Amino acid sequence: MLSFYGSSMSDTAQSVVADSHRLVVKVGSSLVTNQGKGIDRAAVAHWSAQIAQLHRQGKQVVLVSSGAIAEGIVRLGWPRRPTAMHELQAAAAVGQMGLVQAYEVAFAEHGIRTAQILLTHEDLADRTRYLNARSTLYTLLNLGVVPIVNENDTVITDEIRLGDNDTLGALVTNLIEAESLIILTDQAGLYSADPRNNPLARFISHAQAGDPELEQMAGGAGSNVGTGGMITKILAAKRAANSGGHTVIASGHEPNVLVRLAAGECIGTELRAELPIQSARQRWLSSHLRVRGKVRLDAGAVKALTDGHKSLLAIGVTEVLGDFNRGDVVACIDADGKEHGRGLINYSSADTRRIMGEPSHRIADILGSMSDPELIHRDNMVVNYPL
Ligand SMILES: Nc1ncnc2c1ncn2[C@@H]1O[C@H](COP(=O)(O)OP(=O)(O)O)[C@@H](O)[C@H]1O
Ligand SMILES: N[C@@H](CCC(=O)OP(=O)(O)O)C(=O)O
Repeated sequence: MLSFYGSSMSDTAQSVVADSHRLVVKVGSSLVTNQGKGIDRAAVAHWSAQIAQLHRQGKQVVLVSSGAIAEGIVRLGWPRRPTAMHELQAAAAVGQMGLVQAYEVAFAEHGIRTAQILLTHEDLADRTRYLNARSTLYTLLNLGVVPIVNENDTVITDEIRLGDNDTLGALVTNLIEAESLIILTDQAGLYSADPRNNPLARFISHAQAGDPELEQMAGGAGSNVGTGGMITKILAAKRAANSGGHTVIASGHEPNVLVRLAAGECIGTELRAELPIQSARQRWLSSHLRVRGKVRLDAGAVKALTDGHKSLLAIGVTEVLGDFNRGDVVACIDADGKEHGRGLINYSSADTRRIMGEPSHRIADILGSMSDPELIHRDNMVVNYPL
């Protein structure tokens, strides 16, 4: 249920951020670099002062900051954003120096140390690296440090990049089980259409994260500085809700926005988490934005997975797509190619091709031995999660 600005709900409700102890704050490229002109040091100082105030209230904050590429372009004196990946990566490497330096200086004013964390999709997809990233972040937070997170743009390729930091902010929210994700951008929040080209767009003050109506509202990115636009913020809210995280989308130009939100004031668009919360293992599986292969299921197997909460058996598989090994994450698709879930598969693609369509008791005869009766065990699978 959407609530437009000025409704009674926005007048009486208290911001979800008030009850949050652990927060992820994400700031977008346009905001950090003053629409691509170079790091906005006054804005960085303002956010740092607010985060310092939250620290004094006993809250823990992780800052996900974009802006490396935009700042690198300025530092390198390039007239426009390049399109070649290697040039974007070079710009990110140069600009990231400026970003972390600006945050370090700004937080030092308040006696707070910062730490640089550069993550890739692979770091979150690999179970050991995922757990390591989580334990490092917890350690830093307990030490009173503000981790400054960005995607490790210099080592990623097009196929594996997260691409926008809204998604990264949500994944970090899941990783550390933050209660709130605050996405600061150059708009006051979410409108019913892109306010830059639709003057009739209405402001949305409250909605439920994951409400499909929201996805219709997002236009493209507002400038050539930011990448995601609103759709990535809406999907990030849906993803953050997987671990119970509420999302607020608000303007980074709003005076004292973080402190006021933490004091309970409703500012921007609040997207509340009301989805069932996933287990830690399911969240890790959902954070795999890429899969190694796919298995196509017949209608009965799709129903068993989605309605029956059952494991996937070889008998329900009609086709195997791609090459994968035992233990890889594969997607489960239906006859039309729609994905219904994904999980850790117990057999390689070659073995799966040999046993598909067969009952489990035949596996040992066909392969010579049977490691597991299920192709994907229920505990290693996540079904109907946000894509
Ligand atoms: N429904 C919408 N409501 C608000 N902004 C929208 C909407 N659809 C598209 N946008 C655009 O999304 C832009 C913010 O996304 P983006 O430029 O990626 O910023 P950031 O760098 O902060 O992530 C806004 O400037 C706006 O033009
Ligand atoms: N990792 C990239 C950020 C990607 C990006 O542009 O994100 P955003 O501005 O948040 O839409 C950078 O630091 O330039």
